[in-house]
Amino acid sequence: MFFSTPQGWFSHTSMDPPSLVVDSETGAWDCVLLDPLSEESFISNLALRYKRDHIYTYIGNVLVSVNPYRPLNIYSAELARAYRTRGPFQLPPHIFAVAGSAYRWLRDRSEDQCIIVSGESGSGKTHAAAMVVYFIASATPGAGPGLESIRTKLRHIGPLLEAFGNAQTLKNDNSSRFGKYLDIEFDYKGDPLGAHITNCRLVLQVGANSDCDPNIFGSELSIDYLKRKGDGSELAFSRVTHQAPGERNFHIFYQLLVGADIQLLKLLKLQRNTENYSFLKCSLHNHLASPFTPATSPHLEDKLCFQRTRKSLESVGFSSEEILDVFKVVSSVLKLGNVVFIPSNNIDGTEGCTVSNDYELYEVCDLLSMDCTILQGAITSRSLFIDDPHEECGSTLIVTELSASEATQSRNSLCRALQ
Ligand SMILES: Nc1ncnc2c1ncn2[C@@H]1O[C@H](COP(=O)(O)OP(=O)(O)OP(=O)(O)O)[C@@H](O)[C@H]1O
Repeated sequence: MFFSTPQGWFSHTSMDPPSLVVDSETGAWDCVLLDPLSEESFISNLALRYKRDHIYTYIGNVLVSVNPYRPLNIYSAELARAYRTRGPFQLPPHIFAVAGSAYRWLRDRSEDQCIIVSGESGSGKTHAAAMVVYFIASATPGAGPGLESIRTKLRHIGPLLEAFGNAQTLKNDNSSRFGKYLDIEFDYKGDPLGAHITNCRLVLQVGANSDCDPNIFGSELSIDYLKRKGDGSELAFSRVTHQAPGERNFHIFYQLLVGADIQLLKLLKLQRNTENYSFLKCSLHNHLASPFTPATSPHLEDKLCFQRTRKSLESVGFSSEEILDVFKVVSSVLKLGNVVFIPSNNIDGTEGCTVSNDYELYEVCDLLSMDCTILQGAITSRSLFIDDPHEECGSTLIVTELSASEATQSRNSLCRALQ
């Protein structure tokens, strides 16, 4: 995985690095110093360092990171503060050095900074981005209740986006299924004012910059990015209704079923058993590579994550009513997935369908506070306005009944749009 900032690094200063961190270093910190610099020497330097748990190595002003797939004791607020004040080559290569370098350019020269994280699925991009946010939340100097509240929100956006946008795939048990663009704004003193996350569907804004246009990055860009995220697994959009064998739907569905208390489940008209929902083919959370999650049973893990998601929703500013509304939408998607269509014949000989378990539909309408005939009509028929040449103004509405398989597709599209 590679990181880079546009400007390169700060020069050395006379301050000595903390001996504790540097003494155990091995290999070349910066691969450009290798002689000869070849693919072979580059890889063996990474391997040499990796064996000693030095997962970060520079190559010029790019940071290379190798995923250790286990927790390393190399991230702390104290270390983040050390990297904030030192130049990148004074301390061993680290993601905090990239964040620190970008931060100093931003604060000292008032120039916008961008950190690009790239790598294949499971290489640690989400983790790296989380560490950059952790750096900003831990190492920026200002104090005060307003700033603390923004820092708290920053710490919670990761878990929240993971719950709604990540899923277990064959490569990564916490794979991000949406491209994200995280924009953090700072004041002239270098303290965070707020953050702005844009992805395909979810625009989440925290902090004081609520007058920013939430769509500045445009959904088309993200959609295009998503379409190109070809790693063999299902596209994010279709995952809600179909998952590849061995993969899961988005975490929030399992978290809600397993983690909600009886009262909430009742309110959401849900049953705890994940097997009851046709959109949740694979319910087990197999531990492929999750160093930060303790070895718990899959159910316990989803349960713990649900508490974390709920807390994150509260922390970023959702009211209890809004949180309930979010869960109602999640529940509606699950329940819509269970709606079954039976083929029927229309009077004109065309194929139509009826809903066999309309109680599910009634409950969905109850959750979404909508009229059931409207929902039923929307998923079992197609309405088209066509211009009527004989009418002076306006057009004629043509309603066509959908077949059972068309209605299923229509239901799935609705679920994808809701999620
Ligand atoms: N530096 C690290 N230290 C410890 N574990 C890590 C580190 N980087 C990544 N991991 C772990 O490896 C797994 C995969 O990482 P992550 O989800 O960040 O990959 P990704 O590149 O974002 O994948 P995707 O593109 O599928 O979303 C996660 O369980 C994560 O916790």
